[in-house]
Amino acid sequence: MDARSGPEPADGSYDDVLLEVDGLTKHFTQESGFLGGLEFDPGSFPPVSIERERVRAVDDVSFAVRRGETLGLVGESGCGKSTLGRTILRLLEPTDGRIVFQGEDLADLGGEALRQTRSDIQMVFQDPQSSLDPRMTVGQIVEEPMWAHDMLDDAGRADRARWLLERVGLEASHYDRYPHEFSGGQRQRVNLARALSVEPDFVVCDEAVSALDVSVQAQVLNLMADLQEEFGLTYLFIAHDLSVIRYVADRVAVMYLGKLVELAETDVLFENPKHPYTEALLESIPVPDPRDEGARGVLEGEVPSPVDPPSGCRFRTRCPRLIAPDGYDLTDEEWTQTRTFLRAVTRRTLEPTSGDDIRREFFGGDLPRGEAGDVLAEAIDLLATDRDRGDDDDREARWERASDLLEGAFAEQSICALEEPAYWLESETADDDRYAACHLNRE
Ligand SMILES: Nc1ncnc2c1ncn2[C@@H]1O[C@H](COP(=O)(O)OP(=O)(O)OP(=O)(O)O)[C@@H](O)[C@H]1O
Repeated sequence: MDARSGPEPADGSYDDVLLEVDGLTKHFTQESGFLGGLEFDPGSFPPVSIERERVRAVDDVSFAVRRGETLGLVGESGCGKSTLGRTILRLLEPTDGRIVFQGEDLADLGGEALRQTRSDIQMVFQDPQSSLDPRMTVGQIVEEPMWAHDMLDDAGRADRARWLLERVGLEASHYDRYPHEFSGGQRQRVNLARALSVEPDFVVCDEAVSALDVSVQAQVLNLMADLQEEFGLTYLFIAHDLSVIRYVADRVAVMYLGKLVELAETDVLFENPKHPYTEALLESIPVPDPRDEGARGVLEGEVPSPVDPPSGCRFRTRCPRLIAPDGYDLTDEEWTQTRTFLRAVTRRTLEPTSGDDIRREFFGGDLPRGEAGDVLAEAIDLLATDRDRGDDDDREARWERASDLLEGAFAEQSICALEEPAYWLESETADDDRYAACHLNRE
């Protein structure tokens, strides 16, 4: 095992790498909220300026995609998956980092070379309804990228479009029809034909089957696998649905709040996740029983704002396995209790009750001894309903104080808050390395 600044191939190179992203970063600047974003600035006229905030959608992400593989990219909504995909396609300009495709840094390419590379990388989007222009015939839609890349003559483009329609399971005669005449699954087939028209090597599929019924999803996924073989394609397959990812991906990259948190072969990742976020995602896979309540919901709370992400490990504020800070003499059981209490206070899931009840509920009656116990006693004192505090008893302020006290004494002192994790691990299978950005993997 070995810790480095970010995920790179263990031996520094993969012979079969098609695409490599290295330290890729995409930040958006946007005006902060209404009024809250106005700042008094005596040096300007009018003396008010608009504060701009930085959305850290993708932050220092590195990985390689191997020729011919399907790399799945998962994570909850808002974790930066689409932004990453769009930045790789250069639909968005990277803030920092490199994108190396077939050995060439895209930033160094200009003119014809960039145009050529643009046709080598194509994207298939989620919603076949809105990504197909209703005024264009299917033939025009499939031919459009060929036009843009000056490929073939009129007759050649028409022939190729008809041929591609058959390859994706439609008919050549559909060439003159309009998108509204097709079902969702058929429209996604048109989208695939369109992406393939310019002979790409690499296709970024962004939630390509999410809008389709499950039975249709399977058909389109099988078609994509057939096309991959036939055309020698490499896929980056973005999806929030882990069952889809398990079905299609050779390896899986997991993103959380702009960071890559785990990367491993699909079976290895599903059977033995090395990041608590991956674990939580796997445990939240909805059980396919219609009477079931759906997701089991082990992921507490929401993804924090990418404007001001947590320090260290970005998942630490939701992590059920936050590591005990150094400096306290706590047993494993005491730390588990302390962490559960910390969560209940910061999440406000604790029911207001007496100090004794809180002690009983979270600590079996006895607080840990020493400094940790003192902090816990002070926090419980702030929260307990049986304490007489006189007239200026402000419940809200006391919650805040208790929460800040616990965060400052425990969460902020954990290695999870103090250091950004990045670990390469030996895979149990084959010769493949795996990456996990969690300090539980330190030696
Ligand atoms: N143009 C933009 N300006 C400002 N913020 C943006 C912009 N585009 C995306 N974001 C923000 O960047 C973060 C990542 O968004 P992104 O769409 O990449 O996530 P995602 O994982 O693909 O989620 P989803 O599955 O919902 O699309 C989000 O917080 C989003 O609000």
